[in-house]
Amino acid sequence: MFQGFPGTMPSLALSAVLVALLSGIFVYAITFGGVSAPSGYKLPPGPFAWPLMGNMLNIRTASHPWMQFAEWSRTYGPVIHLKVLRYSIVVLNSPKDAFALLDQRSINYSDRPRLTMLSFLDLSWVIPLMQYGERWRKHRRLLHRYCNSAAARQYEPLQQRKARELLVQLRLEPDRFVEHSNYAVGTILLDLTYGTYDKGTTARYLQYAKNSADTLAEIFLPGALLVQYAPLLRYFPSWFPGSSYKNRMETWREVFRLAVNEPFDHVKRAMRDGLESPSFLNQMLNEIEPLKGEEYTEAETVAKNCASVVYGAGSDTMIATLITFFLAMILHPKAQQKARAELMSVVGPDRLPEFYDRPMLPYVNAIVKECTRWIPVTPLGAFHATMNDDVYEGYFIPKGSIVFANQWAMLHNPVEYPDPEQFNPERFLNADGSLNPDVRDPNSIAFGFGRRICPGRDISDATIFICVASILHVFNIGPELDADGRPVWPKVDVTSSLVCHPLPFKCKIVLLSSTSEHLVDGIDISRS
Ligand code: HEM
Repeated sequence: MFQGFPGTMPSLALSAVLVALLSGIFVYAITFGGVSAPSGYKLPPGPFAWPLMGNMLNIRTASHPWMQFAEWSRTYGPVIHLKVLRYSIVVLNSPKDAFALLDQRSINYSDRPRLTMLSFLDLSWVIPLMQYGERWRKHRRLLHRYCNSAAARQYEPLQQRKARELLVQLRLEPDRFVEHSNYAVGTILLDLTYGTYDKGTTARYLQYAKNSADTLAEIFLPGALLVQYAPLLRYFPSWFPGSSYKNRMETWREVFRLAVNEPFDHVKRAMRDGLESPSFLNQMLNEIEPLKGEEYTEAETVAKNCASVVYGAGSDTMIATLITFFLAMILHPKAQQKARAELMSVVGPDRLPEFYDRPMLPYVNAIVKECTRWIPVTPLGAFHATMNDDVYEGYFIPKGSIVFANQWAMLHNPVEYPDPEQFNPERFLNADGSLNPDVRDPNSIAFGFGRRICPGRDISDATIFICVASILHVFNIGPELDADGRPVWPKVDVTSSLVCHPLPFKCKIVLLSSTSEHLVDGIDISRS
C-alpha cells in the first residue's frame, strides 16, 4: 500500500530554498575564499562540481534533495562534499558521523550560516537562525529552563485538555481534522507561552503566527529576494528590476512585528492590570523584574524572542507529525486494532488515556516513534556551519562549511530499520510486546544534534503521545469512500520544504462505539 516518495513531486520548494540560501551567502562565501583542501588533505568525496556553480544545479533539480544526498552517499560514502559557488557543503548521512561532528565537536559545528536577508528584515530574534555565541547562549539557557524534560511535565494538564478538546472537534467536524489538529497544537504552544485568552484573541494570534511562518517560507523562495544573488541590488531604487522586494519589506516587517509584539504586549498589559493567566512568558517577566535599566531591557528582549520562537518553531513541526499519524492509520487498520486492544486493557472503556498510562502502552509508543521515523518532519534538519577548519577521518572540512544532517537517510537506513519505507510499529518491539531498547529511538535523530538540538523535543513528544492515544481510544480512522462505497486510499507523498508535511488527503473518522460516544460527550471544554 505504501507508495514511497516518487520522484515527481509537485513542489521543488526545498531544493529551491537550498539554492536560495546558498546563493544568499554568496558574499560570505567570497569572504572565506575557495573550497580547496590544504596540501596533504582532501575534501570529502562527492559528485562532480562544475566550475563556479559547483553542484548548484544538481541540488536545484532534485525534487527531494535528502533522497538525492542519500543516493550519492551510496556511491561516495556517508560523508559527502558539495560545492555551490565557492562554498562548501558537507552532508552527513549516518548517525555515527552526525554524532561525531555535530555532538562531539559541537564547539566547532554549532554556528548557522549568515544570511543577508535576515539582516535586511531584522530577523535577528529568530533563535534557530542565530549565530552561535553569547547572545544565542542566553536564549538557549532560558528556553532550556522552560522546556527541559522536568519543566515540560508541568504542561501535561494543558496538553491533555487540548487533546480532549480535539476529540470533541473531531466528533463534530471530522472532515476538518487538519484544521482541528492545527488548532489543538497551536493553542497548546500559545497557551503555555502567553497564557489563555478569549477565542477571538487566540484566533488572531494564531493567524499572526501563521502569517509570519508563511512569510518566512515566501522570502526563502528563489526570486523573492533576487538581492540574494546580487547583493549590490540593495543600493538601487525599488523601481529598478530586481529591487521591487523593497516595496514588500514593510509588509513583511509588519507581519513579524505583529507576531512578536502583540501577544507579548498583551501579557505585559495583563500583568500590569493583574489579569494575567499563568504562562512561561509571565514567569520569565516576573523573574527579571528586579533587574534595572539596560540589564532589564536586554533580559526582556531575550524573554520576548524565546516566547515568539516557541510557537514559530514548534507548531508547524508538531502538526506535520500529527497529520502523518492520520495518514499512517488510514493505511494500517491492523496497527489501529492493536493499539486499541492495548488501550482497552490498560486504560479501559470508562475513561480517556492519561500521561501516567504511557509506560504501560508500548504499542502506542511504538506508533508515535514510527510516525517520527516514517516521514521525518525536517528531513535535512537545520543547517549547521563550521567556525574553524577541521579534519575528520582524513578529510578536510573548511571553516564556514554548511553541514546538513540527512535525517531522512538516517531514519530510512535499511540496516537499522529494515524495509524502511513500510510503516511498521512492530520494529520497535520485542517478541513479548515490550519496547526494544536496542532499536535506535528516532527522536535521537529527528530533533537534530549537538548544542543546537531542538529544545522543544520533550514538549513535542508528550503532545504527540497524548493526542495519538486519545484519538485511538475513541475513533476509527479509515479511508474516504467513493460514490460506490469503495475505499479511496491516499497516496503517501510529502511537500518539499524545510518542514515537510504529507500532501493533503481525506479520511473518515468515526466514533468506535456508544461507550466512546459517552466518553467524548463527557469532555468539559469550558476551560479550553
Ligand atoms: C515534531 C516536532 C519537532 C521537530 C521534528 C523539531 C525539529 C527540530 C530540528 C531538527 C531542529 C534543528 C536542530 C539542529 O540544528 O541540529 C530544531 C530546532 C529548534 N526547535 Fe524544534 N522541532 C520540533 C518541535 C519543536 C517545539 C515544540 C519547539 C518549541 C517548544 C521547538 C523549538 C525549536 C527551537 C527554538 C530550535 C532552534 C534551536 C537552536 O538553533 O539553538 N521545536 N527543531
